[in-house]
Order: sequence, then structure tokens, then C-alpha cells
Amino acid sequence: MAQIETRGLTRTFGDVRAVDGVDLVVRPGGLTGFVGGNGAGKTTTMRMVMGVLRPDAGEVLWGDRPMTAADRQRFGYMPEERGLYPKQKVADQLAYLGQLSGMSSAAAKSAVTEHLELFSLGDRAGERVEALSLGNQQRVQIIAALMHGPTALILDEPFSGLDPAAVDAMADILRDRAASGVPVLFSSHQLDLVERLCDSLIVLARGRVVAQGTVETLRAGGPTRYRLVTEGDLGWVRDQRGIHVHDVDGGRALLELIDPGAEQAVLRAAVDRGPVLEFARVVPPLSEIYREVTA
Ligand SMILES: Nc1ncnc2c1ncn2[C@@H]1O[C@H](COP(=O)(O)OP(=O)(O)OP(=O)(O)O)[C@@H](O)[C@H]1O
Repeated sequence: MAQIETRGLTRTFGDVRAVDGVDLVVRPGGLTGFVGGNGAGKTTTMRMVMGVLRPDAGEVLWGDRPMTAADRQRFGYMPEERGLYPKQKVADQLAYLGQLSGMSSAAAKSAVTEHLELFSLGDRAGERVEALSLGNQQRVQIIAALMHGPTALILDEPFSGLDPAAVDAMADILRDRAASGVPVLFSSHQLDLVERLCDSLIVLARGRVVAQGTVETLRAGGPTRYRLVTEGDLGWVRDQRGIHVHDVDGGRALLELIDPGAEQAVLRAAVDRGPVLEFARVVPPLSEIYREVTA
């Protein structure tokens, strides 16, 4: 399966440069999270990838060539504006959408049955969309993006409005699709979820990519911290070289490394003074890395 790539993607609305020279890569075989504050340009970028919106400059590639309408027709897209017909029955609507994506009537019907079961909506097939809760309408929307066996998935906030069980079920399905070699890009404001699910991450701020890579790579660029817990008071760590003391409270301290290796000297000094109860590397949460790169 190919990768999705954008080069110099740019789009302006009036005075607002919504997307400003975005270069990104969504690799097959993994989940890529797309994060950024309100108005950062995520939806506009996804719309340009899907060809719904024309870029002012830049290009979108599928593998090593420009992406075509035929490529996009085989993608699964969940737009920000959820476009279901409220009065139509769930299964009828999905079957119709499946046919719009190129499936035969019979294939669409059987995919609808299979996916409604997968999303625990098997008993709602004959109901009108408007009779479903918002979370269940969201599941129907997701099924519409997944049911035709897409070659790539572009999902705008697929997890919003889902309860924790539905989030887990949805995450399993997306991981499954990614593992089969499909590139998956999804936007989300739920950083804890992105941290838990994603292989890679693209962070957008004011229309620009401010960080991109695996969660581990982004973390490696962040501060290196250690937690030290001792029986005795840790007031003395403030005098140690090569570290910055973030926080110290009695026998507990959070230290940030300035000079590589300085933590070993701190540990030795601590052992010399009495029992060390804990000495551990502290990995900063994604939310902190996010705050740093978007500041
Ligand atoms: N059709 C449009 N007309 C005018 N301005 C637009 C249009 N679409 C987007 N914008 C502007 O472009 C900028 C980026 O918006 P976009 O919806 O892409 O951000 P986003 O990252 O998806 O935000 P959110 O997380 O709030 O959904 C915003 O300033 C927005 O107001």
C-alpha cells in the first residue's frame, strides 16, 4: 500500500492563511494522529487531501505520484460535517453509501450487516438515523468510511462523542485496518487517546507542522527527567551540578538533566547519604510535549 504525502500544501481564506506550507507523510501500516488547537488547520488539510477543497499551492501525493480522483474514491473519509440523512433507515443508507463508493448492491448489503454487527448496531438496522443517539450516529458514520475496504482512511475527529467502550472497539478496528497496510490519519483533541493509539503524530499550529514523527522520537526531543525518592531530606540536591531541580519536597525530588551523566553523580550522592527508595526516569506525557511544540 502507498503512503500519503503533502508538499507545501497551502490554503488561504480571505486574510486567514489556514494551511501554510504543510509537508506531511502518513505511512501505511500504522495509525497517525493529527493534533493541533482549534483553528490550527487540520480539517482544511484533510479536505485538501481528499480533494474536497482546492489548495492555493502545493500538492498531494499517493505513493510517488500525484493523487487522483480515482485514488480518492477508494479512500474512506469521515468529514467534519457528518452528512447522514436523518429520515432514512440505517442499513438502507449505509448500503446506498457503499454503492456510491463503488460496491455492488449485494456486496454493500453484506458489508452493512457485517459492520453493523462489528459496531454493536445489528439490532438498529431498520431504524431511522434520527432515532439513534449521537454516539450511535457517529458509529454509522464511521461504518460508512470503513465498509468498502478503503485503501486509506482520513478521519476527522472519529472519536468525538463516543463512550469509552466504543472508543476501544473503534481503536481496535482502526489498528486492524492499519496493520493490513492501510495508511490511517485521524484528527483528535484527546491527547491521552492519541498517545495510547498512535504510532506517529503530526502536530499542527497556526497552519504549520511544528512536530512530526513517532511518539518516541518526539519524546526524545523533550526534557530528560528523573524522580528520586529517599528516606532522608533531599534539600542537598539543589547544590548538585548538571541538573535542574524541578521540584523537591522532603524526600521526593523531580530532577531535569542538563549535562548527560549528571544523574549518576546525584544517585551516588544519594546512596552515600542513606537508603534510596526510588530512582526512575520520568517520561513526559504527550500533553507536555504538545504544549512545548505549539507554544
Ligand atoms: N470555508 C472557510 N471559510 C473561511 N475560513 C475558513 C474556512 N474553513 C476554515 N477556515 C478557517 O481556517 C482556519 C483553520 O480551520 P480548520 O477548520 O482547518 O482548523 P482545525 O484545526 O480543524 O480546527 P478545529 O480543531 O477547531 O476543528 C480557521 O481560522 C478557520 O476559521
